[in-house]
Amino acid sequence: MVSSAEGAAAPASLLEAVELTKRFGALVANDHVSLAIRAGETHALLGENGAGKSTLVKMMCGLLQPDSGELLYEGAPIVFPDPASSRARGIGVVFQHFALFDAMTVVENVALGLPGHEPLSSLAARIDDCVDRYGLTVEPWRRVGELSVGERQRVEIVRCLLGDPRVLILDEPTSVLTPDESESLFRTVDLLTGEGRAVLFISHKLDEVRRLCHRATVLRAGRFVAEVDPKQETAASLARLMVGAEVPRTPRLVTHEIGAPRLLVRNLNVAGDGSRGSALHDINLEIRAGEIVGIAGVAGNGQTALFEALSGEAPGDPESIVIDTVPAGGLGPTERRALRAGFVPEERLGHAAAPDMPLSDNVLLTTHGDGGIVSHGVVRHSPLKRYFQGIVKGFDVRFGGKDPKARRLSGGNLQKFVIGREVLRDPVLIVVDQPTWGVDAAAAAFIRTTLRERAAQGCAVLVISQDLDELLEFTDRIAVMSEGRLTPPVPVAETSREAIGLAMGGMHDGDGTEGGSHAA
Ligand SMILES: Nc1ncnc2c1ncn2[C@@H]1O[C@H](COP(=O)(O)OP(=O)(O)OP(=O)(O)O)[C@@H](O)[C@H]1O
Repeated sequence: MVSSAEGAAAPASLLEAVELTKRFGALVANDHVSLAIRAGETHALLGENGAGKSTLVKMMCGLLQPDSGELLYEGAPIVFPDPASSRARGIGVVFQHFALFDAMTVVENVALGLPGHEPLSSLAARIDDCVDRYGLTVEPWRRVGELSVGERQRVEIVRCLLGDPRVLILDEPTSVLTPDESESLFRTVDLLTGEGRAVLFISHKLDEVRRLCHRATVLRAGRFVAEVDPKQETAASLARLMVGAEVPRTPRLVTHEIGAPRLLVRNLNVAGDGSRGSALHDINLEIRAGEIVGIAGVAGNGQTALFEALSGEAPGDPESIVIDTVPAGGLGPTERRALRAGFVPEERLGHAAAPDMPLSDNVLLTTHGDGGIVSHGVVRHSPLKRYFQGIVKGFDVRFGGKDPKARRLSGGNLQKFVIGREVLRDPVLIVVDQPTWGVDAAAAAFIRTTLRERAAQGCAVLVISQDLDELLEFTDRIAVMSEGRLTPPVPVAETSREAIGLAMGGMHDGDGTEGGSHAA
């Protein structure tokens, strides 16, 4: 690994935050926070969900103005009145939530973020060059609406790199990447720092921070806690700094009764319309009460189509999906929810939650059909408030104000909110796509434990995740999705990373044959 910051005298700071403070009403999101990013180094910014990391980054790129404190660029005070001015000085940011237009192609989206009117064909050639150089897979002429979240993130990264940044800020870049994709991103980051650029790297994955980063700044509840050399720390000691206490681990699997099938998928076929990645070919799956089944696979292999078929966003043959003995394949999402099914899509802002609606209205989006909260078309405010408070307290959702818009929540807190909203409906089946994307270690452990508890109470849980460690840690059986086909789920104890990796590439362990789909 290139580590240009090691062994040399400390290089000068490229970009420095000095005592930055930012308040949102009564909430102090950043309280006199300082941080210096040096040329040639990868600097980690760590902290629990809501610790203030994104707020700090937004002030460093002109998206937010600090209430007090200042920024220094190459040692001299600077004010970025807007993101364009920071971009012009070579500061590129890739945020957790992407700013891409679905209806436009990759190259059109990239063109929007660049000054001037470069012809699309020449820009597409530059994208190809950048992709080759940094090992990121991005196809310039694909429509963004067709891309998985991981692919969209790579588009954002390429868009930044084309601006030739001196400082690249990556806000949780690996949360939606597979291990291989993360490795190739790390090589990109090493290349960039080797060229004398600086990278600010926000991540909840402490092992990768220890491997990749030269220094780490830790925030807790909006305050600077420490600056450390992550290579001298353990993941546990970093987590302790972030939380201020020991971080709980997910309990091992508890044994419990496996009951009747809650979800049956029979010969599910979905034609590829070119907008949802792979088509689905003859998917068969059974999940019983008390079971957690994981679906591993590289994004873009049909997971989105499967989620939409299961949730009712793309209804099809009634007999292809059975929820608790009821043929449900032809039903829409609300009717499936009436069968006590719950769904958590991958993209929390825009799909799971409406960004500009207050949280309490976002509660209604999935609970309005449940009775209790809405009766005869009228919202009953006391039950709604109780339900809302139940999510906030039960899932430790932290935010400023009483009932903010969803977009005002930090990424991890919004994830806890959408999970809590579904779990508290007491579902018999819950389908979760990327359950812990962007949540800190403690919250991730809490979410996995909660899903295990649901299973122990008789719920069938289906988890779609690109995080193989997560699936190996807390599911009972794992299936693999590849090119729209699903392998039969196998018990976790009877599989291995290698076997799953082979199946992700469309092969079965040992036999070298194409992966097909089989009845579970
Ligand atoms: N525009 C805003 N209005 C009101 N509150 C806000 C706003 N932006 C952020 N906050 C609040 O400031 C706090 C810090 O949020 P921030 O997004 O900086 O956290 P974070 O460390 O990036 O968290 P995560 O790891 O979950 O992304 C949170 O409590 C959040 O709800």
